[in-house]
Amino acid sequence: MRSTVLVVFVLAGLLAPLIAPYDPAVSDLAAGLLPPSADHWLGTDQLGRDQLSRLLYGAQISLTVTAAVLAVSLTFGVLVGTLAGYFGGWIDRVISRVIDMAVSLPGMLVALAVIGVRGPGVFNLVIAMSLWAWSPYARIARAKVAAMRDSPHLDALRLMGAGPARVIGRHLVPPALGPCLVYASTDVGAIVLGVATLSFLGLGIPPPYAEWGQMLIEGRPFLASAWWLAYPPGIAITAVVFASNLLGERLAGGDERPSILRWVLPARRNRTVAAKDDEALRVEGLSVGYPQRVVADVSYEVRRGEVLAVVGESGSGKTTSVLAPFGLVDPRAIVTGSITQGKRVGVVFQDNLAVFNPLRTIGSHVGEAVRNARRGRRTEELLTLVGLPASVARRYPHELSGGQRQRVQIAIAIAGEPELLIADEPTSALDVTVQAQLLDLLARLRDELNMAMIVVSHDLAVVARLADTVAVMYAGRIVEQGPLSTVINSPAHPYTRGLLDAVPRPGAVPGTRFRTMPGRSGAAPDDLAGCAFAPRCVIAVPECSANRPMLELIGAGHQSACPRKA
Ligand SMILES: Nc1ncnc2c1ncn2[C@@H]1O[C@H](COP(=O)(O)OP(=O)(O)OP(=O)(O)O)[C@@H](O)[C@H]1O
Repeated sequence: MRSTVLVVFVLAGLLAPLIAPYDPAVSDLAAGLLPPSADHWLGTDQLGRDQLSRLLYGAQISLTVTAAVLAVSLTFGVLVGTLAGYFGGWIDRVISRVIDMAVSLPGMLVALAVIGVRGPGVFNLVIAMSLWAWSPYARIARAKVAAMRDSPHLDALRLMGAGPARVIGRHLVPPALGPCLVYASTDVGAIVLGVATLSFLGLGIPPPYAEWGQMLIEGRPFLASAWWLAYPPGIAITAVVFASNLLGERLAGGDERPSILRWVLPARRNRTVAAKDDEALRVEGLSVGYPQRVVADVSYEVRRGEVLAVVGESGSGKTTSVLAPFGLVDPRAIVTGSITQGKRVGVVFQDNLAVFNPLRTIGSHVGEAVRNARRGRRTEELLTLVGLPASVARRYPHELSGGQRQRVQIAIAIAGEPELLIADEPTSALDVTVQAQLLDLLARLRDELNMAMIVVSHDLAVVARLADTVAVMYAGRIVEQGPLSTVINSPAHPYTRGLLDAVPRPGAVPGTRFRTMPGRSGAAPDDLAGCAFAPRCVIAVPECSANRPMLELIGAGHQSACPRKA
């Protein structure tokens, strides 16, 4: 709907000369102030000019000015913001102060001052509006680039000899452009309204051009006698402003990516098909690269009513493996593989205040999820389902404990009655008792809602409470996979055994020492020709470093990638 209004606006603007029934500037005093009829669908004005034609040409003017303002402010803003974010230090401090000042100045005042000095006219209008509009783009681009500046990925590029121009142009501007384009979709409305307001004040596009703001002011004296003069441009402005705001909100919520991003950002080359029966997700041969691979040839599946635990050390690729099938990874990622999935998926992240908007109550967060889901559940019902009192709805995120916030995240995630719930380290930041309560809650919801669930954790003992099957990851690959009890009781891969020995196990003799694994984690899947775990493995033989062992079936549903059998 929101896109439709904007598409109509753009088409009207582009095609005005072809579809307008009359010349918008030609007067016919004998046909003045005619009401809408078959000849003049929107009537005529006091000079006998066809209102529909004027409205269509008005769209053309608004579109041209808006496109020009967006082009100037986006280019300038992204450039300035990227430079500040990339260079940091005093350059960043100076530019940031200028951006802060520009953001805090009332835009209309800036535009009025510029037009006051330079006089009205299309060119001056574009300059005035661009001076008003550039600063948010600079701020967004600066924040995005500053966050990426010190990433290991960029360090690696610099080490490989990439100069600042290449790093900025190829690796920083495209990701900064994404959120800026989302913001631009909201800005369309603001600019159309700004141009109309300035024209309304007699400072925008001068007559006889049929600009919407100009049409409004011309129609105002006739509001009582000839409503068709002021209403159509008024409705057109309102519709474009609303549609642009709604589209911006939707894009910011991640429902859709602006189509231009599909050219700017690398394509995802995965194949997604709908799941059958109780299969919630099946992933085959998933690889993710930036472009060097961080996840290689990963396959797993999970059915409704079943919990799959993905475990492994930090950096082993767990999160990437479970979120990449849904596009929830860095947009630069190149994702390949075959994915069979259900329609509805909910995600719960590690407890982090950043997941919530600090200025909105818990009730408004859950309420938004309820509205988006359109499945008839109510906020209080969801809060009760996750074991929270309804009064929590009036509280703000910082007023809740970590465990309570995780329950709220779960309530939001299940609002859409997902077929699959992904929980990424849902209890890592919490103490042991709260951890256990949350895992019990997840287990209960899995049964009550018959969901499939994937729980990501670095701690095998934690997920043992809830999982049916386990996939153990090391250096971007699954090294062992199978039913929970088999993997825990008779681990086949030395890495799984190492993970189990590093934590207390029920039934262990008091005084048993935990064993740590020698060496460091953090290898990537293609670093070594052989087994990535070999350098740390106590039972490795030279053969292990020469050839990479494949996952092989060693029991009922039990696979291991170690021929040595730990
Ligand atoms: N945007 C990115 N650019 C480059 N490399 C990335 C990017 N995102 C993730 N990686 C790399 O991918 C690898 C796997 O990361 P991932 O977050 O999936 O691991 P993980 O096992 O979930 O770790 P953790 O438990 O710390 O979250 C890591 O080595 C990480 O550095």
